[in-house]
Amino acid sequence: MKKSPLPLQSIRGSVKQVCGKEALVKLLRWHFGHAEFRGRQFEAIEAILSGRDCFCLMPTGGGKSMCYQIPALAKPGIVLVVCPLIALMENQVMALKEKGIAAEYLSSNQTSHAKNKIHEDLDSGKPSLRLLYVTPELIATPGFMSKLTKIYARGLLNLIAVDEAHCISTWGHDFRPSYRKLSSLRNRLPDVPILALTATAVPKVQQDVIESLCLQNPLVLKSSFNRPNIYYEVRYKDLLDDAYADLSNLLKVTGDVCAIVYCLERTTCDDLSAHLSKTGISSAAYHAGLNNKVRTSVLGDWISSKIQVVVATVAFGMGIDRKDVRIVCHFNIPKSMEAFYQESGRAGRDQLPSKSLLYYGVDDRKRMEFILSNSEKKKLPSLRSEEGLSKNSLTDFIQMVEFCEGSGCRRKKILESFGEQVPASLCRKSCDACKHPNLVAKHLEELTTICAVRQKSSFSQIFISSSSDMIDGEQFSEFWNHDNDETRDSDEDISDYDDDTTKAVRSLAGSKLPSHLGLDEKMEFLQRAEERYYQNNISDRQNKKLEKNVISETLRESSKQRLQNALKQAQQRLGILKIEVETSACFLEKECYKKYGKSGKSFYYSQVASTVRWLSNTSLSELTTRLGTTTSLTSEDILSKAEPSTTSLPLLDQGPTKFTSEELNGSSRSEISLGVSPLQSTSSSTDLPVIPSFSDYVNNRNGKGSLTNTSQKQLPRTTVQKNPGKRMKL
Ligand SMILES: Nc1ncnc2c1ncn2[C@@H]1O[C@H](COP(=O)(O)OP(=O)(O)OP(=O)(O)O)[C@@H](O)[C@H]1O
Ligand SMILES: [Mg+2]
Repeated sequence: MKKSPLPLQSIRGSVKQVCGKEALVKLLRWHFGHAEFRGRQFEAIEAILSGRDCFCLMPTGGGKSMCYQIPALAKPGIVLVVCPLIALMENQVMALKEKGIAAEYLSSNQTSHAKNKIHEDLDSGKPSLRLLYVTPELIATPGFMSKLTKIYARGLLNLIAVDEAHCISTWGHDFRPSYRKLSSLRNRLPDVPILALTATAVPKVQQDVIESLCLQNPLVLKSSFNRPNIYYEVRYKDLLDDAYADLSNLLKVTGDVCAIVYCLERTTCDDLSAHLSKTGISSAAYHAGLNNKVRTSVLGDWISSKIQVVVATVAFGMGIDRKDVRIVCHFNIPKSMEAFYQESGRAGRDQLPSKSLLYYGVDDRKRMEFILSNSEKKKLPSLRSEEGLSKNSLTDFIQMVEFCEGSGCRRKKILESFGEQVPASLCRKSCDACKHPNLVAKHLEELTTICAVRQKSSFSQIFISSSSDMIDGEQFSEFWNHDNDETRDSDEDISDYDDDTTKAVRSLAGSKLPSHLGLDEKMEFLQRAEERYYQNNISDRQNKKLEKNVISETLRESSKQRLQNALKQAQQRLGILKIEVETSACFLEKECYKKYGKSGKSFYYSQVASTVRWLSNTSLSELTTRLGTTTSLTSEDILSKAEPSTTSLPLLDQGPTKFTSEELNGSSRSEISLGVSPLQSTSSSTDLPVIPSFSDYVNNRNGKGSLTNTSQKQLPRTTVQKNPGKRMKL
């Protein structure tokens, strides 16, 4: 709806600033049609209008944009908005223009005519623009900075809003080096209030953002990350006959709803979109492999409801604002919880019930691990020198895997990953794990069985899925962090550039798989391709083959981190006051490494996973006994918290402890050896614990199974032969 500029002018007058809640609410109602400010919007707006810096952490869809759009209307002059994505700028500018608000953006994909018009307006003594959206790359250019300085000198720069501000932090999930250059804004343009906005920032990132932008005495506004109107669900690809069909059925059943489907690779976007279209669902692909014109038209068609579903890579990302997205589906596992939260947060921005659905596949997980470990290796030297200061993407990914592979409340896991402690009751059965715990447990058990079967077969030896499309490195380019964007001249921000890792992935296959090949032929082809890759790239093939299986320091670090998290949760669950989390995690990790280090990565990985599961279910006495001297539990802790059977400090320094399986889950009496104290861990003849298998764990939690050493059990061969992968429809 087009609005006449008159009411704005009459409210604003010619030079005056609008202040007072009533007048600001009038602006909100007139221009945006919202009755009241939501959450902490008004506090932010008030602070900004008084000239104060502000850090605003609101959930996805919380209404952060309003915090700078209202000030832009309340005061003469210009609000500069820094945005990481062109699609996001286009989207917002289009929406503002429709409301009759003078907004523009500057980017490389505009015509020179359009750019000149904007520059003319900026150069005029009385610019008509209220909001100017730019990329951080543009701000870094001397030409634009001198223009800004001039506008500032004329007293016309009211506010600098840094949207998606977590991109400034190396700890953030979408770090962009060009964002770091924004730190010069405070020096170059003192006195202009800065507003930092984000939906995804753990405490470390929050602090980093505040410091990097040199915010002075900012008003810090934080809201809960919880999105109560989103139902979270995970479906397991390995248990489905056909994930494409499953998704199209779901979309059909839910009616003509608006949806986004995120995929890792461009060709999956194209394929899946074609499949959905074939089944009568209006859909289109969106990724950086398409030209600007196509992308803009897809975005436009989707926003205006001409198409129902966009099947996209993460190029269709932050800040995309269509209120009535009812389903956000991740067809491949995202790289981190933050990315997942951002993307799934596109759902239900109108606060109405919506769904986040993630299709989890073991092959997808392996592929992502491969990609992330390579991206770790190729981190820019400038970042590497900060090692320990920058975040580890594998550690982040493990959280995401636990979200999928764990049986606990999904919502709680999301919130805890952002440092928010909440009871599971908060979920109100609005995730599959809370609503259908038995079903989820059953699926996880089946998944474990399938994984065990696969591990024994050669399928698990290569990370490649049978998809012919995943080999092309370009497929992944939207996925990478923008670590290299400093090297680019353009302010183009749809990431579409290659790097060493994608090259390696591409050369892994040598060429695309012919589509006519059957599964066996594809596997053979891929195996040959893998060999070729190693032959071509590695001089000492023997050594390097071993290297593939080597457990890197990075992996060990991530495992420690994972165990630390699990220990913290156990600590909370058991109500223990003191536990040396770090030392204990190191101890447990060492156990896993000692036992499985020589057998290779996947054994080691599964041992870590088992230990994590054990921690989430273990009793206080088991925990203290196993950790021995690594815990610093006081005897009071033990006496006050332990079960009746554990009335004294358990077996510290008494050599390898023997636990019966009954102690682990209260059933069979077959004796298994458990835990050593770290003092004994140097002994080479250490008996290490047998950790319950996934199915034991699940049964144990449900109180129905007994712990037999199923991790050692052979699965019936017939299952393997008949159906190595997909077993059932969910
Ligand atoms: N006070 C309000 N009352 C009702 N709706 C509002 C209000 N403020 C904003 N909205 C609407 O909420 C939706 C989300 O707003 P916005 O795009 O600003 O969210 P955001 O916090 O920036 O989310 P993201 O982190 O995903 O970018 C928009 O459709 C917007 O119109
Ligand atoms: Mg936003």
